[in-house]
Amino acid sequence: MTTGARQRAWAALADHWQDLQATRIDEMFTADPRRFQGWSVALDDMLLDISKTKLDGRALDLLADLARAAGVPQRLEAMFAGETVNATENRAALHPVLRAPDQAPRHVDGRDVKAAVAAEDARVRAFAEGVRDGTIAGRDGEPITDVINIGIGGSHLGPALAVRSLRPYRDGPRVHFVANADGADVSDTLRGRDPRRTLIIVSSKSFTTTETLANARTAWAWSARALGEEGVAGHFAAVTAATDKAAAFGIPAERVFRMWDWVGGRYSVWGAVGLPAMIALGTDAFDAFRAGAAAMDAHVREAPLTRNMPVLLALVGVWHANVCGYPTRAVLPYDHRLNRLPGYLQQLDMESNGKAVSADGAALTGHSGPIVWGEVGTNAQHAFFQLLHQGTRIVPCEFLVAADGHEPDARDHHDLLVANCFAQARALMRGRCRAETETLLRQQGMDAHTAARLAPHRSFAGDRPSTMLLYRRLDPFTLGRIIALYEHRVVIEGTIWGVNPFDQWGVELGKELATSLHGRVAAREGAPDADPSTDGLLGWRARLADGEGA
Ligand SMILES: O=P(O)(O)OC[C@H]1O[C@](O)(CO)[C@@H](O)[C@@H]1O
Repeated sequence: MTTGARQRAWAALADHWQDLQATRIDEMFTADPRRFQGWSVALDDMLLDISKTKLDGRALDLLADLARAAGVPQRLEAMFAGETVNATENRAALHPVLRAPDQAPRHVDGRDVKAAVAAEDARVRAFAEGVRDGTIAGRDGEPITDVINIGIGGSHLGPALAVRSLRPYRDGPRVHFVANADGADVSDTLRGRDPRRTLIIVSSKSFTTTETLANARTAWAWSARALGEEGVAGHFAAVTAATDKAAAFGIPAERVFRMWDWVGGRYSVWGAVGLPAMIALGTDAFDAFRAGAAAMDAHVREAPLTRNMPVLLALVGVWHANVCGYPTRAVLPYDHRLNRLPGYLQQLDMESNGKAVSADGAALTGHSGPIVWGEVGTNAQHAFFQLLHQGTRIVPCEFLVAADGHEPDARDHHDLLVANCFAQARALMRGRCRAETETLLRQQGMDAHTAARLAPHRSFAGDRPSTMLLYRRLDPFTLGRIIALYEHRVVIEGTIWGVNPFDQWGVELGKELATSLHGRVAAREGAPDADPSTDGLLGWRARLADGEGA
């Protein structure tokens, strides 16, 4: 379809929204008692329910037209085929190859990378297993009890999410994560650890990221104080695409594991970046994690657009962001061990689709990625749900919940958790009108005047959309499916918005300016050549840091 066809699809969606807006979601259930069945899609023991959104058949058809017009199926196939889908960096985006179950050839620029990937994976596995079984030990032969991953962004969030989410499956060393430039992060993590039993993994695709290198140098010095300079290298490993830089840092070649140029940082947990998770969980669990993602890969390629989980989640996202005009979306895992998921998705989603120009450089005429935020339930209920239920802005909510937990003695807890999750989605949709509230308050014994006065405060407009992802249990396979579901959702949305979801040029300017200011900050100098605010702040900072009054 042409640009004209896309514009017509957007216009038809906008018109349709005008017609649909006044219809309440709960009325759509009254009109169609089988709405739940029609508007939910299952993949084995995982169910995505989008029935509590305002999508109807026409809206879905138009959105599917839009996806086709944007070339979503072709774009996904191009990605899976190893084509250069990341044009601004002249790269493929072939993260699915890291979890592909078969030995089928996978090509990047005409080269079959499958064998190289398998060989590197074998190195990573051998290292992880060696650390776990003690054959790879500390300099004095002490087993490794603690692993510290030093990395940031995609070199941190994925393995941290996996290790945290799969806590019941951890049977290896403890794993810690250091990311922040703030020395508090590395100091707090190193304090109390035994350098003789600690392995430090420096994870950085570029091996130039300033935070990671600063933390790595601090950890190196900490290690050297206990082990001597000659003992440190045996306690370090690296994960990087810049193997020469890791070697120059001092990490022995046999402990440097390769990231691929054609896998973006935020899509990279499936390969060597997952090393800390592999050490914590073991290779079987890590294989199950990858198999879950591979199952989602097969589903996204095979299922028809309107029965396809990542496509549906993407279409709901586009509907809410562009057609309904909701600027944010909340991710609400009712699964305590998914408490890092909102942060993980912030990078995956906002670094991918927070763009103002299309893949070919033209200014976008509509909005691209929404603001993604969230927190685990039920904690979130006691923090920001007030706004979700009664605020002036509508925030589409994405709930996630397991049918069952891992705690045999906590069945009641899990029932309570599920009840809260389903109830919140229901309350958002249903609301409680003023008349109903007043009646209720009167029934509770309140006088008529007070009931009328309080009813506006205590009623709920409702008609607020949400989706629900329900899965049997948060095991490695399911976590893999969840992450791949969101990866594909982000790529599909990016394709519909016309942006390149694989680059991240928007982080560069801040990095450059930080580098140029660093010297001034350290020297307690001002920057009269910068803007007056920055110059003024540098002056204040210098005086305060030196203990002077302002
Ligand atoms: O793995 P690296 O090269 O250290 O980069 C870390 C992160 O920094 C970014 O480049 C953004 O600043 C992310 O895309 C990336 O995941």
